[in-house]
Amino acid sequence: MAPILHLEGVTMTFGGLVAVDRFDLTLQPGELVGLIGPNGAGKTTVFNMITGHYEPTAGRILFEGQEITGSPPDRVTALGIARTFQNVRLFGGMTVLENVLVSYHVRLRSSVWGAFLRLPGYNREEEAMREEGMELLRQVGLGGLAHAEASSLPYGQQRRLEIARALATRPRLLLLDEPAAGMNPEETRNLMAFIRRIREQFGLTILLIEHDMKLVMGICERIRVLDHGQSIAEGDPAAIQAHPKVIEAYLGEEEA
Ligand SMILES: Nc1ncnc2c1ncn2[C@@H]1O[C@H](COP(=O)(O)OP(=O)(O)OP(=O)(O)O)[C@@H](O)[C@H]1O
Repeated sequence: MAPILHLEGVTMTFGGLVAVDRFDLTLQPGELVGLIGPNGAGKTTVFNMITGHYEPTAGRILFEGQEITGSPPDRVTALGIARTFQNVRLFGGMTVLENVLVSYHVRLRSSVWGAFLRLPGYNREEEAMREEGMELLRQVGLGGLAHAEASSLPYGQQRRLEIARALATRPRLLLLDEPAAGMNPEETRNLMAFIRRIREQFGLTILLIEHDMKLVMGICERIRVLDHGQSIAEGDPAAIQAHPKVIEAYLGEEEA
């Protein structure tokens, strides 16, 4: 099968610091892969390069065979890659549905003038988007909360809404940056089931960064480990847990 994502020798330097060093990674369609490593290892930088937030210093990134190295974030989103961020980034004062609709507006064809003049075409598209947004919310279990203010949602639901917003752009590849951060054990368990479910439901390939080892080991089929910008190990959960370099990297972090 042709890979959905292919990173080749991807490097990012900030001044004298090599944050990510000649990183290679290939994802097959439908895979659920974890990217782990101690603080500052370079994980989020890898995401930022894939999504076009950072332009790699060297190397190539291909999505579905097409080179996207250095493409701006909106183009990367339009091609089919969506992400969530480490910290919750919702419009707290807006409703749950409105938060999702913001993502749809990226796709809306009618011009800003159409919206301003309230042309019939704009209203039809707006209505279709609202219906699609409601359907998406139902699919992710937030249908009953569509008109609640986003900031009033419990934390676990807010994170779920962020994922829903990413899904609204109809991605084929979803990048999740620490989706379980700040969650209690029950929320984390729900999240694990949720991630598995949306992968099936939406036909996604998922790459996730996570410090919660229970989550990573529980749902990822394959795990890649970064340390100081270097790729130090890859394997299934059992192999990674027993890998001497991985144990050393995490012990080093505890001592620091
Ligand atoms: N925009 C930037 N400018 C300068 N240095 C940066 C920038 N972004 C990241 N870095 C540095 O690159 C290194 C890797 O950071 P990155 O955030 O990718 O690590 P991480 O593995 O995601 O860490 P964490 O688990 O703590 O989120 C760090 O030393 C960080 O300080």
